Amino acid sequence: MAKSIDVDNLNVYYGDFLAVEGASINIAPRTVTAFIGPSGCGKSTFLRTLNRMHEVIPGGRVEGKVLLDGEDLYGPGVDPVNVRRTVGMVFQKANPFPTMSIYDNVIAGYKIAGSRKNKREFDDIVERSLKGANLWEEVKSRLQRPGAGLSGGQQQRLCIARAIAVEPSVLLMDEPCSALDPISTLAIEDLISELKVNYTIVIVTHNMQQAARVSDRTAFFNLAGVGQPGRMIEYDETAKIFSNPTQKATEDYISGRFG
Ligand SMILES: Nc1ncnc2c1ncn2[C@@H]1O[C@H](COP(=O)(O)OP(=O)(O)OP(=O)(O)O)[C@@H](O)[C@H]1O
Repeated sequence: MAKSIDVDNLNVYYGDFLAVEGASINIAPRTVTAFIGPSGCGKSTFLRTLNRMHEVIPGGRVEGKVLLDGEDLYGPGVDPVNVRRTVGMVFQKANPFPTMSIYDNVIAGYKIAGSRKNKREFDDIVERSLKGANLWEEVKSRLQRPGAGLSGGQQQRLCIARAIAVEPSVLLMDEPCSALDPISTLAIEDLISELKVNYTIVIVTHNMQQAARVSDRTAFFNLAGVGQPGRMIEYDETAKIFSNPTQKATEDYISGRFG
């Protein structure tokens, strides 16, 4: 199910503004990759190009290719809605549909697509997805209660359940723990380690310990100055990035000298 991601020399724009320049990366299936770097260097922007969410923003466009298992996401005839189904996303702030029940939140992707699955099939998807997100035991007796009534950490796991319900190949996570307490953060980190058995995961994080804990490989992004495009400076095994980076800018950043 998990797929590889290969990006070659991607430029990412907001209108005339070049936000990320010349980014290239090869991500193997069933791995966790962390994007780190100072604010405004384009981590979230680049992440959103991996499922064509970037072009939803007015003026958002890319130059270059993003290959998923060798197939160009930006190729002619590729449906962006299908891309976003294959490459799911979890955001910084948990965003369950507030008026929907826990149950309906999990199957929202199917309902929106007008799926004709029967109740039994939906029940199975809900149970499997909530178990996959380590939330089932906490909510199985109140599936018809509103998703918005859960704690922040539970809401974020509900969003992960919603994302995996449609069986994506890749999960993109944009600072998924930044609004969570340390216990909920650890629960999400454990979950990420479990999910990587089935998915390719890319996570943006400002928390270096988190990057070191959860990721196999880390990409460091940087910015030459205000108004300049962000660049991917270094991409390597996480252990190497945090112990013996090649670039001085990476070392300065991870040792807290700037950023
Ligand atoms: N919707 C937008 N329209 C125009 N410019 C944008 C938009 N979103 C981001 N940018 C610009 O693109 C650049 C990269 O922003 P981005 O949010 O990707 O950085 P980041 O590394 O994720 O930052 P942070 O760590 O603070 O979240 C910044 O200069 C930012 O101002």
